[in-house]
Amino acid sequence: MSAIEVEDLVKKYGDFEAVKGISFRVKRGEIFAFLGPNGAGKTTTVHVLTTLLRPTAGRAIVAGHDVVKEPIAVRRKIGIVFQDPSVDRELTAYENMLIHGRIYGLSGNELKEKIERLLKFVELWEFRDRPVKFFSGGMQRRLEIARSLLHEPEILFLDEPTIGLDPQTRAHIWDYIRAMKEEQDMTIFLTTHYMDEAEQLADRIAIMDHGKIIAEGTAEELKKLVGSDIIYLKLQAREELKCLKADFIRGCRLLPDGRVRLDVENAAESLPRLFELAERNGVKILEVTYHRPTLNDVFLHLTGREIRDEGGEQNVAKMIMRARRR
Ligand SMILES: Nc1ncnc2c1ncn2[C@@H]1O[C@H](COP(=O)(O)OP(=O)(O)OP(=O)(O)O)[C@@H](O)[C@H]1O
Repeated sequence: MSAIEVEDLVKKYGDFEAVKGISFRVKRGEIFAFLGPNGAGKTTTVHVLTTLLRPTAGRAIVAGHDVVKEPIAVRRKIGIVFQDPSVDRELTAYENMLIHGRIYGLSGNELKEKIERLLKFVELWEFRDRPVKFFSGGMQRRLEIARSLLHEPEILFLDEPTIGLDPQTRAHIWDYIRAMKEEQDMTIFLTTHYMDEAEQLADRIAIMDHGKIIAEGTAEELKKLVGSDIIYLKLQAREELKCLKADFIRGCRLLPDGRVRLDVENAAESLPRLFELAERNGVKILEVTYHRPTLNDVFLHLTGREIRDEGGEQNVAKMIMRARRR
């Protein structure tokens, strides 16, 4: 059985359809990412899957339970880390954990041991008695992750887990996410508009745009949609020999700067063949660079737009609002 099964899910806000009939499945034990620009409908989907919003139409089964018919059963089996901080800033890290554990019916030594293990896991144990208002953004996010794990959820939902964090802290959070999957065999559903995050973490990625899933697969499968890798060569050869011809070369263009651009299915596999071909043709390769398609190229290929073009200002506005709330 899948950890999450979604069929024709629709969510409207008034007349506006934020999620337009999406279907997908998340396997047990995998990290599944929703990648898309701001406003694509990622958070709305997470809120439906975590029972915070009722779907307008369609069906969602999370950890074996229907989100509309059995919301309490769903909530028992999931953990959530929201985009906006939800820890109590006046309390210490330990107190936040204690209260959350009690809400889930934990107590005594069992609760104490879990708090210690989880605060150590996110490297906050030594800061346990410090009020959260003195924590950095990254420390707060780590505390939220530790807190979401207290009741040992089967599925963890992370909505933009590293938004607004510096690169080093982001890498740290990625390590925790990988460790949760590997050590605790947890299913993780995350949303992100960072392509590197989806690529680094996710076993499978659904690209979302304007309320629809426009492509789904592993990062490699998605990149294949673009069709080719690109190799740039600087050659020493007569002009007419520069466009090398072979069955693995899908296209060749001479660039204004004198370089040659080749389109190939797989650059890493093509390079040795290219060197042989050049030698046979008396062409000397002076320089090689190659570019594998990125997930941004995939988004561009599918939509004609770049993910990073969109919502930059919205992101800044969101971060300012968040900073004010702190
Ligand atoms: N409560 C609401 N009422 C009306 N429209 C909403 C509401 N919440 C979200 N929307 C709209 O629904 C669309 C999808 O929003 P959603 O927050 O799900 O997108 P997202 O992909 O998660 O982006 P972000 O990362 O910025 O949250 C957007 O156009 C947004 O403006």
